[in-house]
Amino acid sequence: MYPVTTPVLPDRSLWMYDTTLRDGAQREGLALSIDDKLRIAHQLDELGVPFIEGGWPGANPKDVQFFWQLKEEPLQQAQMVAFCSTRRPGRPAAEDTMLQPILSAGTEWITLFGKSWDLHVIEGLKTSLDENLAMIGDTIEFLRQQGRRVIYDAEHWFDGYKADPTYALATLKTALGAGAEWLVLCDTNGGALPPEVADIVGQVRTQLTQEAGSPLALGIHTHNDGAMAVANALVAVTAGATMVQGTINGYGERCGNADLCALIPNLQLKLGYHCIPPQQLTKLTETSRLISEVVNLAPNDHAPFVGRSAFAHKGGIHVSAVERNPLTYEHIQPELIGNHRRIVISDQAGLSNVLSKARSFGIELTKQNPRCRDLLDQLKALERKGYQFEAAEASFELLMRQVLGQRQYYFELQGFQVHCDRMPDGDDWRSHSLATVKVKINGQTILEAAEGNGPVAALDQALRKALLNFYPAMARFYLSDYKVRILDSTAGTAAKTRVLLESSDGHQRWTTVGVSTNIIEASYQAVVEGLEYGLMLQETGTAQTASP
Ligand SMILES: CC(=O)SCCNC(=O)CCNC(=O)[C@H](O)C(C)(C)COP(=O)(O)OP(=O)(O)OC[C@H]1O[C@@H](n2cnc3c(N)ncnc32)[C@H](O)[C@@H]1OP(=O)(O)O
Ligand SMILES: CC(=O)C(=O)O
Repeated sequence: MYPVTTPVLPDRSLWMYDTTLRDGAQREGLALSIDDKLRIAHQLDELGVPFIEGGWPGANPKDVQFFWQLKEEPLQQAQMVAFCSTRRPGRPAAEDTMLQPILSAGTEWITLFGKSWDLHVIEGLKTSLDENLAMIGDTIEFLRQQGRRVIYDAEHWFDGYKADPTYALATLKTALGAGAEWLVLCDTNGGALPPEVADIVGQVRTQLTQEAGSPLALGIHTHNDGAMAVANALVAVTAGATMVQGTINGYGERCGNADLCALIPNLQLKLGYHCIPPQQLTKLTETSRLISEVVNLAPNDHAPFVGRSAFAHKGGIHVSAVERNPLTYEHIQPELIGNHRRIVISDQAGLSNVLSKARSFGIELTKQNPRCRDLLDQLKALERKGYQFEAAEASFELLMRQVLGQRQYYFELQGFQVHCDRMPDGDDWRSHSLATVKVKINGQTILEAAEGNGPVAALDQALRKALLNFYPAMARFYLSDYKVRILDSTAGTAAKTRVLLESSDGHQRWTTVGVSTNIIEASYQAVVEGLEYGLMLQETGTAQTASP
């Protein structure tokens, strides 16, 4: 059904170059330990990225040690690359203390960045334009003499070329003449636009190829300050670049780098380039999520291709069409990159969403069944009151079973009381809660009480105590997350509260919702449905709504 498959055309091979461990680590809020770096390097290696930039040995002790430790656990296929700058002005490369640790890192490939923009040479480096050319040439020659292969990153290439094309080209010619094997054009400030990137890459290719008399190995490295990093990298490729530098999830200095999780599928699935082995492409989503976990940043649910919502359909019109042919609202088949389709339930839903969800709960329904329309009407009425079922699918499954007459009630609550105290405790205050519940189970009435450091914890404990003898499996249930949202904050203390509660049995998680002007009542609804759903899970094995 999807027109795009995975064409593998060897003559359209690109060299993907990941700099998550170097430029990615320059993102504010991201800090990597050596173990984190090793884990990420091995994941990228498994993904099939041929070049991985590991860091700048010498800039900090961690990067020195990372390269040492990597020797103990080498990569399977990728080349690990060390990164550094050209020598400092006015001293020979062999005497530059920054270059020794680069050699000690022991990589075959070294990426060297140098200045292309006269403004940077004069104001940043505070040296002459000629000395900058000498710094580029000498450093590359020195590294070549040490038997290393060099990728030359032309920092601020596009700004430099626009300011003084002759000088900018002279820096590239110097790098090429000194033995650099790749010339990577960098949009360091991230402000370039696709038409100019395409134009300039094309000009460089034509001019330097004529000069060199042989095809050029050009690369592209883009930043996202103008939200153009991926687009700029794509047009550079169509203009002749064959190395593409970027990072997983677009991590990087300021607004980030070109996101490989978007670039790779665009290049491979849409434009027919070969970036990584096609079978590895299915690891892309897993790689994105694993790396966001390692770096301890919440994954971007709305990230193109790999985000949780990238193939989530909420509008009823969309779901109806996608169920007939996914091509109607999906630009690629999600499984190609290891993601999957999701159907979201909310007041934007139509019967198609309900039928799809029912199927995922193991319930076969048709649009002709009048209870479907009842269910949809109830869903919309409850959402109007503030319930949010897209984030509480366990509650939706219970509602569906209730409307269909299939809901099992494991207990009947006959009432609860919660008592909260705030008492002096030395120089401080101590809060304390006590809950009592009365429930009817199998004809027996049970009264139980429990204490907690808050009213919801006390209520939850009291309910569990009452139910445990009848349902021992409950001992494994616990609350794994509790979120409260005030729905109409302008109503002050009379505002409605929505509680979303995540429960777990240690293997699976499920989410329930409660809404009330009383936060304890809202929490109670979510707690009861959480327990009830957990009991249903124990009986039926698994339910689709619960996620591992
Ligand atoms: C575009 C990029 O992302 S490039 C990578 C940027 N990444 C980083 O900066 C992270 C790692 N950096 C560091 O740990 C430190 O900045 C170091 C170790 C490199 C240098 O630290 P310091 O010696 O204390 O210098 P400081 O950071 O203050 O200034 C940078 C120096 O590098 C010089 N420099 C900048 N670019 C280049 C270059 N391409 N070639 C040579 N020298 C350069 C600057 O002129 C400045 O020199 P100065 O100290 O003589 O004034
Ligand atoms: C080299 C690099 O990171 C840049 O120019 O952005």
